[in-house]
Amino acid sequence: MTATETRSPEAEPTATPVLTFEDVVLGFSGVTALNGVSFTVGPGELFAVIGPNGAGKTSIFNVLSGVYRPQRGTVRFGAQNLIGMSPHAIARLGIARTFQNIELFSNLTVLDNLMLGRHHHHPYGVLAALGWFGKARRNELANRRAVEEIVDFLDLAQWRRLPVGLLPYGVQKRVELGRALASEPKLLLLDEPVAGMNLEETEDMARFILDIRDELDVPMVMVEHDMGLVMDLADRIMVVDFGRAIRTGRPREVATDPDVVRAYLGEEHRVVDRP
Ligand SMILES: Nc1ncnc2c1ncn2[C@@H]1O[C@H](COP(=O)(O)OP(=O)(O)OP(=O)(O)O)[C@@H](O)[C@H]1O
Repeated sequence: MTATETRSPEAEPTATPVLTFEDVVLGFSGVTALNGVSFTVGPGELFAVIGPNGAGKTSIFNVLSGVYRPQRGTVRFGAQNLIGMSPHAIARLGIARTFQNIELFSNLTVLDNLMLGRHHHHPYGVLAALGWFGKARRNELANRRAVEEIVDFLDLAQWRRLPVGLLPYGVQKRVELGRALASEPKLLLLDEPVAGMNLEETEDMARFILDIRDELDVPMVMVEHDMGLVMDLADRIMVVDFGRAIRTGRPREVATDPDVVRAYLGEEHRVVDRP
């Protein structure tokens, strides 16, 4: 089987994809990080990427967000080809990302960190603001309202005026998710959203991820090592191994696939009957 095939094409979404990642090859002087990887993400879909360490998951995110430029392949977001675009330009198209390691300003409050996530919605610079005070002020108020909605949505009210650095780890991860949401993304990339979390924090995060999909209807690509979470949340899963997509399908199809069990999950994870 080649990397571009899946064995259950019926599992592909039928609606026009939001994102099409096609035959992407990415190498670094002798190391092939991605070797012809293809997948699509449909509207409102939660698409998970799993695989062992070094399989190529972060490389997929770095290609999607413009950090790496692949040697071959296409990446289309709607009608736009993302290859060759800067990370900033891609963010402006509406692709937002959370990081494995929290990337927030720890001395700033929750509200201020969320406001920074709105910076694409500040069309007025300092000089323009002097001349266009009315418009700039209305814009500022609209941004504050949007941020307060995110505070409510993610249950952050009790921490809103505290510096992020003082908050428990799980809450900081939630603020980071909020910062990404503040940009009103059309596609959200979640890089290990529950890494390092305890069970309660993981359950909270799982609920918020589902709310984002079901209430905000934002499609997501999620890289995550927590297999239980992936099996519970994802609409479809792609398994990567040594830079190749070895299987793409619905959670149960993937979990019971002999190649996946052999290559990645191991006998002890064979399935996955959760109440
Ligand atoms: N900037 C780089 N320079 C050289 N090699 C790289 C670079 N980025 C990734 N690689 C290599 O590409 C391969 C895929 O790495 P990648 O980080 O995408 O894997 P991963 O699946 O995200 O792993 P992990 O689960 O450990 O985060 C690895 O062999 C890695 O060493």
